[in-house]
Amino acid sequence: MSGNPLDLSSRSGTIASSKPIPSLNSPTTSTAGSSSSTFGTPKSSISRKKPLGLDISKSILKPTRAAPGLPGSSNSANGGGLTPRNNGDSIISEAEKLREEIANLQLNSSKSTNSSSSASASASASGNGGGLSLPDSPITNNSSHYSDSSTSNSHLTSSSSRKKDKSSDGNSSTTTKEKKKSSKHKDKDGLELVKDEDLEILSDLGAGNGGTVTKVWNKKRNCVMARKLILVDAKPSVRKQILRELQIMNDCNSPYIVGYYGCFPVDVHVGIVIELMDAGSLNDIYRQNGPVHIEVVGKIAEAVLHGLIYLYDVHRIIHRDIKPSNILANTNGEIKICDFGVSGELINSIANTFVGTSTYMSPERIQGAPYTIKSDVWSLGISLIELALGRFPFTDSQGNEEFSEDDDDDDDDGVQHDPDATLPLNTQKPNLNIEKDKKEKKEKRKSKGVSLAGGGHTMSILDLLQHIVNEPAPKLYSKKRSFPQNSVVFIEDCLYKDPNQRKSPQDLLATDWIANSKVTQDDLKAWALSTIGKD
Ligand SMILES: Nc1ncnc2c1ncn2[C@@H]1O[C@H](COP(=O)(O)OP(=O)(O)OP(=O)(O)O)[C@@H](O)[C@H]1O
Repeated sequence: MSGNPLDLSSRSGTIASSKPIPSLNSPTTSTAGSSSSTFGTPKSSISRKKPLGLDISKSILKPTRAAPGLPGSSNSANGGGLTPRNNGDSIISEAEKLREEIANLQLNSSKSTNSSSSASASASASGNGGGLSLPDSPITNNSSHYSDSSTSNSHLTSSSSRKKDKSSDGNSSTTTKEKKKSSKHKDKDGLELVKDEDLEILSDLGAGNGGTVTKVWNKKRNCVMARKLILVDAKPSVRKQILRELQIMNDCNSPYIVGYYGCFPVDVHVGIVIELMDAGSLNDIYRQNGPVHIEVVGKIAEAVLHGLIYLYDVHRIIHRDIKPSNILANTNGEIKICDFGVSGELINSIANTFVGTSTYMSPERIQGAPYTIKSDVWSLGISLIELALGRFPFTDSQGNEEFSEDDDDDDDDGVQHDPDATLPLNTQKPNLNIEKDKKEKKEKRKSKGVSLAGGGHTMSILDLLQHIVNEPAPKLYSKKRSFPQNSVVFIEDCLYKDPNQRKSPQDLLATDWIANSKVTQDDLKAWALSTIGKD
């Protein structure tokens, strides 16, 4: 993501005149500690509302549409060779280059692929995939890539076929070379790399602002995986960045990062094959099951912090898009992050800045200050509150009751009861007037502006950004629930508005809440299973 995301002058904005960040020295919120040893999620306690984000998503290109200037844009998932047109030659050649380079990148991958549940277990923090050519290196210097790419990727361009012909003239030295190549194109377990044609589509997993995710069956390996299709813009600068980011994904190997198994061009999209996280994203989990148990939230924090530290220490990258939909869980009890860096360029960068992402942005990022890993810490803090409360934490700046958490509590058990205290709760009849009141309240909210979050809060994007910059940071607080003091302090440490005061990931890992957690892997497994109804 580049530039000051709040340079709104050409769009709508007055934010550039935001006040400077006030320094925040708020005292620790005092709440009574309480935790239980079971983490099964209560069923159906909050409303199923549309994912977070702002309705400007409507203006964003979806992957079913052709990218401007990209040729051969049939909407079929797998087909579509390149069909050059007479106009826009330079863009066409960029698109062609992108296809070839992605195919090249895929063929050079050496990442091991396991089944979704075991992939992460075998991962070690050391394993950078070797043998990758730099994305910017000239393809013609390595013609060997073309021979296999053209046979293994039916959708490759005609130019790659031409190059293939050049490199496989059928003499004996070529045969020896081919043998060498074919072993190079296997992963370290001797398994062939994942190709598009190995995959059979099973079901949809979800869609984000820049792409769709599908559950796929890998016919060769007999295991399930996830395939993400992202529409790409083939401008030269973006193309380079995309390839750089794909390469970083390829190089990542950490139990806290969703495994990456390959990429290939698919029509006008980039197809990325990743580890299937069978419990889904934390966004889906809390929206379907209600607030996440605070001690599980602590383990989520720990996993994300490890992931951030890995990305920074090993790859020198900052995630930039930490939010519940980018944190995934599996029924092995593992929590992993995805969409690092890639979100910056693979998806339309301006649109992405203002959809979803913006709501997790740190005050300094909103103001255009340099982005550091501490900005990810802020986004983590906001995400953790959201998981623990079961709703996005920002409310009306005045703490107006209409926006307060208790509004959401209406939905907590899904049924409104007659307030006749003489009757036991389970015999009380639903009060239809309350239902009517609720409906009216929602209508009233709708008329106030853009809905930002699951709680039905309404704030325009500019209001929200102003709020983040100018108002005190949210806290882990609920009128209905109490949270352990060490979790409240942890969140405060993530949400100092001054990044210098905010704790680093390493310091946060050493805090009491994380370091002394009693939650085991088995607890996390049980929790993850309960979220998909398998407890
Ligand atoms: N590896 C995966 N395993 C299982 N489900 C996944 C996986 N990756 C993504 N999903 C599902 O697909 C949905 C869409 O993911 P995607 O990364 O495209 O967008 P997002 O993160 O939800 O939103 P945004 O575009 O704002 O980042 C996720 O919310 C999640 O439910």
